[in-house]
Amino acid sequence: MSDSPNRTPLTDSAEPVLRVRAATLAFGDRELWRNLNLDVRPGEFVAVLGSNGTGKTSLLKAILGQQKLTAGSIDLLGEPVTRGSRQIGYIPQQKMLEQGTPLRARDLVAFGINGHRWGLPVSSRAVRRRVDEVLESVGATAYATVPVATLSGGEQQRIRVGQAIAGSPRLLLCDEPLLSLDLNHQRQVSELIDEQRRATNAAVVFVTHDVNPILGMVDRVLYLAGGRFRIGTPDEVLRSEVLSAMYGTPVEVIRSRGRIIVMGAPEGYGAHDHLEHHVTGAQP
Ligand SMILES: Nc1ncnc2c1ncn2[C@@H]1O[C@H](COP(=O)(O)OP(=O)(O)OP(=O)(O)O)[C@@H](O)[C@H]1O
Repeated sequence: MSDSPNRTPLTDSAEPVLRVRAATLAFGDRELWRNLNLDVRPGEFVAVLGSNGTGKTSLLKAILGQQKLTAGSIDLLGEPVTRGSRQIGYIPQQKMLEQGTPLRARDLVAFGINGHRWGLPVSSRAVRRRVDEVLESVGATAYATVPVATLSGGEQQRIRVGQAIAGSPRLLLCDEPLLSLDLNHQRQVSELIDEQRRATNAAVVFVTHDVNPILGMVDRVLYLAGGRFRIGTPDEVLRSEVLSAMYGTPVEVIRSRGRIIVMGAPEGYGAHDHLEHHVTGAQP
């Protein structure tokens, strides 16, 4: 999966951008994951997969310093993570902005450079130039000064990517950035993230329910299921025997025309009974 001609060469010697060590997260007596170890190196693209409620977003929050671990540690560039690190670009789960919000694309991208100092003018020429550059790179120049709330979901998502990459972070955390986008926009938004990774050698941690739109970009997969996890290349992890062992029930992984389809994964495994079913591939 990492043999595309455009891939940044990864060397084992590169110091990890992100180092997760013996990390456990529990809420009350419910343990989401235990003893998780993960190093993510510069330029590496890691997909985080798993059913609803397995702790994918919580992992991103822990990396952002917003969620305290029950045990273990998370280091960013060799230092314990702290809230508000400028080294991290974060694309949160997509929410449409409320109509009436006056913020424009330019403002959101500028926040990505200046930090969220609401109300401060985008003053310096250097900031303005960088905002223009980022808007151009995410293809949002045409609607740079339109209130973001009036834009479509796909257009808003481009701007969120712009905001996340504007400060040239060393680590990009993406929480289901393709959710509710059509296939064309899924491709465009995932390519924007991948282009940034290649241009700056940023590491990417990308939470998704469907690995297919990013399969060609992914170096490794972290798969969470019912308190267990597996880490490896997509070929190592996305296999019938591996997922069956994790779920404790027969799960079939089918590869069809370059896509991965997971059949039989229990619904909302590790979470609540009522949660909707998601698979790591398209429904057949
Ligand atoms: N602060 C908290 N206190 C108690 N429980 C929490 C807290 N944060 C998250 N949880 C619970 O932990 C579980 C995992 O949540 P999380 O959002 O990390 O899952 P997820 O894998 O991202 O799910 P989804 O795929 O549905 O987005 C959920 O059941 C959630 O209710």
